[in-house]
Amino acid sequence: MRSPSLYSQDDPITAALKPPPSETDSERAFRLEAEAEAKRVSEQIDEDLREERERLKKKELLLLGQAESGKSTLQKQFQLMYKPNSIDQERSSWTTVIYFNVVHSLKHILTTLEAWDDSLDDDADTPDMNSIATSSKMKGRGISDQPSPSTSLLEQTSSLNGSPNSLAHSDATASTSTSAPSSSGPTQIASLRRKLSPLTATESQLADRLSGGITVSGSGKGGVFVRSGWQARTIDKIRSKRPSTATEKKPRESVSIDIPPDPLVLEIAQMLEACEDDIQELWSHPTVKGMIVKRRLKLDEWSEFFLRHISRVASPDYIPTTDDILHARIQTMGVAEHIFDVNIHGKLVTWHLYDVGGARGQRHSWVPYFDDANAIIFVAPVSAFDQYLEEDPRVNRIDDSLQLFTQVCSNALLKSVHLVLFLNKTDLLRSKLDKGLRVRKYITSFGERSNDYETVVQYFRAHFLQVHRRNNENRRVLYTHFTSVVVRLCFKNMIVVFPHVLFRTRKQHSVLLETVGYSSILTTRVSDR
Ligand SMILES: Nc1nc2c(ncn2[C@@H]2O[C@H](COP(=O)(O)OP(=O)(O)OP(=O)(O)O)[C@@H](O)[C@H]2O)c(=O)[nH]1
Ligand SMILES: [Mg+2]
Repeated sequence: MRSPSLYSQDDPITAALKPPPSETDSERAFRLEAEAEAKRVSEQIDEDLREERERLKKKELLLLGQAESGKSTLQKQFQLMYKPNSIDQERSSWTTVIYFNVVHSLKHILTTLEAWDDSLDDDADTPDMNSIATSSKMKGRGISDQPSPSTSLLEQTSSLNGSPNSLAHSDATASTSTSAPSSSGPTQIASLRRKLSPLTATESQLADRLSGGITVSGSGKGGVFVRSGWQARTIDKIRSKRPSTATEKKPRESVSIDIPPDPLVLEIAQMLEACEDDIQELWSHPTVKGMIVKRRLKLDEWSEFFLRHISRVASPDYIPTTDDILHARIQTMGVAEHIFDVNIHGKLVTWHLYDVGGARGQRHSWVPYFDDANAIIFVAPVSAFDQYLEEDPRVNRIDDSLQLFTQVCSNALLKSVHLVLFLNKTDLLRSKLDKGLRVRKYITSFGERSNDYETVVQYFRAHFLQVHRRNNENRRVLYTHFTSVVVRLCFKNMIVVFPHVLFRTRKQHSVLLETVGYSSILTTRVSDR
C-alpha cells in the first residue's frame, strides 16, 4: 500500500482550493480579488487581536520627583482630562484639605511673628528658630541618599537657613516696599492671635481627619500625609456617622456633594466665617508684609493662594473650585495608583498612573514599580532655587532634583522606559525673578549671567540635559517641557497629546509634536547624539 505523502495531491483541501482547469480569465481575476480580500480581512483580524492584547497589557506611567514638585497636581490634571466627573465626586472632600492649608498657614504666620516678638524692628531679639521651624529632620535611606552627582551645579551659599538676621537685607526687597508698622503693631497682632486661637487650635484635629490618625515622623512642614483613596475614605467616614437612607444604596462612584459635611468641617467653616475680618487684618498687616519681604516669614505658594482668596474660602457656602483643588496641598504617602482609560486613535488604552510621595523617607517605596514601568514623567520645580529640603535643610532643592534625576536616568531597571522631564512651577519662577530674587545668591555657579527668566530656565534645563547625557548608554530620547501644572487652560494643550507622546516611536513622536503646535508651552525634544 502506498504511504500517504506529506504533500499528497489527494489532500481534499488542496484539491478544493485548486482553480478549476477550465477557469476563464475573468473567473481567475474574480478569484484573485476574492483571495486578496480574504487575506486583508484576515490581517485586519490579526491586527485587532494584537491591539486588543496590547490594550489588555496595562500601561504604567510613573510620576517621579521630590516632595512639592507638583506630581499630585499633575495627576489632578490627568483626572480632569480623563475622569472629569470624579473631581466633582470628591470636590467636597477637598474642603477639609483647604481648611487645613488655611489653618496651618495662619498658625505658621502667628508662630513666626511670636518668635520675632510680633515686631519688625531690626533690633528685635534674634528668635528661637526651633519655634519657627516646622521642618523635619527626616534622614530616610531612600534612593536619593547617594553622593551628589558630579554634574551638580550648586556650590551652596552660606546663607541657607541661617540666622534670620543674615537674611534681613535680602535682595528680594528690591521691588517691594512696605509701610512701617505702627508702634501698636505688636498689640494688634497679640489681639489677633487671641481671636484666632480657637481656629488655629483645630489644626491637629484636621490633620487627624485627613491622615486617619497616622503620623509619619519628620513629615515636613505640611505635617500630613494621605494614602491612596483618602477622598473616598473621608466620605465613607462621614456617611458612617449618619443614619442610613435611600441614598446609601448609591454606588461609591456616584457619591457627590449631597453628602452632609463632616461636623468638624462644619464647625471650622463657622469659625472661618466669624474670623474672616481678623484673617484679612492679619494677612494685610504691615508687620506680616514686612516679614515676608525680609524673608523672615516664608510662606508656601498654597498659603498665599488661599489667604489671597480668604473671603471666598471663608464664605458659609464655600465649595472648592477646580482651581482651588489644583492649589490645595497634601503630601502623598507611599504610592497612589490612578487608573484612566485613554483613547488613542479610537482605541481605548488603560493607563495605570502611579503618583509617589517625593520626600526622602518615601522614596524607597518607588522601587517595586520600576520593573513594569512604560514611561516616567519626572517633575522638577525650577522655582525652588532659593529653597532647601525639609528633610535636610543643607540641601538646595534644585540640587536634590538633579541628584534624583541622575538616579532615575542611571537606574538599570528604567533603561528602556520613556522619559519626559517637566521643569515645573515656571509661574513661580517668573514671579520670584520679577520680585528681584537673584539666582546667583543661592547658586553661585550661575555667576554673572543675566537674571532674566529665559536665561534662568535654559540654565537649569542645560544641567538636567547634562545629567541625562552622562547617563544615557541606551541613547534614549528625553522630552522636556516648561510647565506650570496649576494652570488649566494652557496645560490642556499638552496633556491631550500625552498618550501619543509616551507610546509612539521616536519618528512618529517628532511628527506629532510638529503638527500639534505647542503655543503656550515650550517643548523640546532632545535626542542624544
Ligand atoms: N504656582 C504653582 N504651584 C504649583 C505648581 N505645581 C504644583 N504647585 C503647588 O505646589 C504644591 C505641591 O504640589 P503637589 O502636587 O502636592 O506636590 P507633590 O510632588 O505631589 O508632593 P509630594 O506628594 O509630597 O511628593 C501644591 O499646593 C500645588 O498646588 C505650579 O506649576 N505652579
Ligand atoms: Mg503628592
